[in-house]
Amino acid sequence: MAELVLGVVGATGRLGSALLAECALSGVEVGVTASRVGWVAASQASVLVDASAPEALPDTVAYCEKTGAALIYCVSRISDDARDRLRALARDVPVVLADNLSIGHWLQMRLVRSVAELTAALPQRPLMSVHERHPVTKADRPSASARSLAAAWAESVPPELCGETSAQRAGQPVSDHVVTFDVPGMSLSITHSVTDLRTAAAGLLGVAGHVRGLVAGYHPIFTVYSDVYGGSAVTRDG
Ligand SMILES: NC(=O)C1=CN([C@@H]2O[C@H](COP(=O)(O)OP(=O)(O)OC[C@H]3O[C@@H](n4cnc5c(N)ncnc54)[C@H](O)[C@@H]3O)[C@@H](O)[C@H]2O)C=CC1
Ligand SMILES: O=C(O)C1=N[C@H](C(=O)O)C[C@H](O)C1
Repeated sequence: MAELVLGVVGATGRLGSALLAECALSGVEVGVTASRVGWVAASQASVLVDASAPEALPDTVAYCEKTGAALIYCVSRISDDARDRLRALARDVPVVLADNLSIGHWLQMRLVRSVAELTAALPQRPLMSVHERHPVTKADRPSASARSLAAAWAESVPPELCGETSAQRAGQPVSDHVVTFDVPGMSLSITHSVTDLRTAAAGLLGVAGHVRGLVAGYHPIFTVYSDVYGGSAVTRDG
């Protein structure tokens, strides 16, 4: 297979620039960059990462359709229309939906599913709530990660055990996600904090080669990390 060549839409943003820095460190070629001011293509990308904004989606989809590049879609606000477009694109190329690229999020998702499994036979199962915090600059709420955590719990418990999801806009970069399991007299919390988006960029580069070799289809980043790093993958299509 030819060398991995990455394309980054949103290259001047927080996540995009962390990705470019990580590519430079690890010697990954970046063939395409795009931002609000336009697209620059030096060579053809085999994997396009969209870390921009919902408005960029038509250009992103057009690029992948034209070149056959796999897509890693990181934008956290996905409308129903955008989801339909991504699903249509997934008929032709691999589309990875990356709600949160940090490996810590993958671990937290797995822990939520483990708690669901471990508490299945308890006389009283816990109620799980989710709290997310991002700086005031984050446009949407609740975060994509918070929605995934709540959905992972909702897969295997009745609705009355699915508590609230709360969102706070304050504090330092980058994010905190706390899941709390409550039964009367006891609570258990699992916190995932990200302080530097380099961790997200490194997570993506760790699996970009694998993504390039995936079959066309819709692949949640959770499944991609499970494929690469092991353990049983519970598939959910985000
Ligand atoms: N999956 C993950 O782990 C992460 C996801 N995100 C998500 O990624 C997205 C970007 O986040 P940030 O880097 O914080 O944003 P940012 O505001 O720092 O950067 C946005 C980038 O997108 C570009 N852009 C905006 N509209 C565009 C268009 N129509 N065409 C091409 N480029 C366009 C801007 O020029 C800029 O380069 C957000 O949806 C955020 O929630 C952010 C961090 C981690
Ligand atoms: O906008 C961000 O910053 C982030 N967004 C993602 C989300 O919505 O979950 C991932 C991470 O929380 C950073």
